Amino acid sequence: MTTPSTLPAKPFEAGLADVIACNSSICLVDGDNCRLLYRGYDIVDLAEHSTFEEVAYLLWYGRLPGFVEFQAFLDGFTGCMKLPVETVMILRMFPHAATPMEVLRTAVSSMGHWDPDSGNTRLDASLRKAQRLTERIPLIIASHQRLRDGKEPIEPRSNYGIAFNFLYTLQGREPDPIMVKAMDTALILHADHELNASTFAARVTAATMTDIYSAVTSAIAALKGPLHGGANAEVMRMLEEIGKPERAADWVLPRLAEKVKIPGFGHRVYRCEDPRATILRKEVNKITALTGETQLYETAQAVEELMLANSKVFANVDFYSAPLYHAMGIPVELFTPIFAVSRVVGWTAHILEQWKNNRLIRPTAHYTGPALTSYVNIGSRS
Ligand SMILES: CC(=O)SCCNC(=O)CCNC(=O)[C@H](O)C(C)(C)COP(=O)(O)OP(=O)(O)OC[C@H]1O[C@@H](n2cnc3c(N)ncnc32)[C@H](O)[C@@H]1OP(=O)(O)O
Ligand SMILES: O=C([O-])CC(=O)C(=O)O
Repeated sequence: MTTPSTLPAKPFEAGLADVIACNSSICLVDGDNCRLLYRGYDIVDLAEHSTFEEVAYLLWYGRLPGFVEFQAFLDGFTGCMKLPVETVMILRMFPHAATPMEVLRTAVSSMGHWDPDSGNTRLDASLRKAQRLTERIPLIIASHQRLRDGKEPIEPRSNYGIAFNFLYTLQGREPDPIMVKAMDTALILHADHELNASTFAARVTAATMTDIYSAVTSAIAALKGPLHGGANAEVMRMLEEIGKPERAADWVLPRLAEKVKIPGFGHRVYRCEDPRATILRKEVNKITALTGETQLYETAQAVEELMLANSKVFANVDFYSAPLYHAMGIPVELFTPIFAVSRVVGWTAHILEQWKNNRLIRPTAHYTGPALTSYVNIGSRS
């Protein structure tokens, strides 16, 4: 009989770094050249010329739409944004202490019960579910926040996109078009990122041939952690604690010396600045020029200068999304949920791709436990 000690040690990479786990035609993260492509299109071009809805089409269908088909797509997508009444009832039941990310995870999971395509696993039904998830996640976040603040949820406006309606249903007033454009840009930039932790969680879950709501719930749970999507909230807490640029060195340098990870910096794939951070920095600059509140942005710049001078790690997408959302008047607990507003498009594109050519995802572990051991009855144990 083979005992564990005789098993050959297999080489393994902690955190599966550089392990290729699937083929994918959705997104290319070019970590050496600081470039991110969705279906071959550079995010720099998409952020400047496209919209979040068009990017959703691109990721789901693999190509940009023609004018007429895009209008038809929008009619069935953001043209009918609405939360099921059951979801609003559930949102009213959460304790005040439930965080928006926890609420989102539970609400998304529960929404599967009322999906009109529930149980239908055909591709057209899965695409409709992906659209419903995408149009409803922002409404869940905004409605829950309003309920938490003692206000009633408000209906989205038809013929407006997700960026507009997220801000409108959250803040209860028509948002400034410059804010809408900045939010739309942030949503474009967060839409997909190859096999990041939450997308991998979605693909592993989907590969068991469970339903799309279960796979997206897994993804939300993975996104929540501070090493992944939760980092944008940690960045905000750090910037608030630092308070002003002159205090950045006292905060950052001792932590760097102790090898503490600074939120919003470092990346598994990029060896240079995350191209999304480059664009988001410009957006923060624009919005703070509009609001006149520049202290937090200046503090962020001071932190970044210190990191560039004293470490080899660069800002990632979470570093400038935090001051951006703050400048829009959004509470910090919604920063990670906003990531999900966008990333649900990538998650669902990956789930559909997984199902096209599915095989159960089941790697192996290198066993490091005891060798075969005889069971001893409890009375005879020393
Ligand atoms: C949307 C996203 O998920 S983007 C990432 C969001 N997460 C964060 O911003 C949290 C802070 N960052 C981190 O914790 C990490 O950089 C991660 C989790 C993103 C990547 O982790 P890994 O790829 O495992 O990198 P790892 O931890 O091996 O770090 C490599 C080196 O960079 C250093 N480093 C990495 N990130 C940081 C950081 N944020 N601050 C300071 N040093 C860092 C490490 O200390 C290590 O240095 P060493 O080689 O001298 O020991
Ligand atoms: O790719 C990653 O590991 C994390 C990331 O930047 C993302 O999910 O956007």
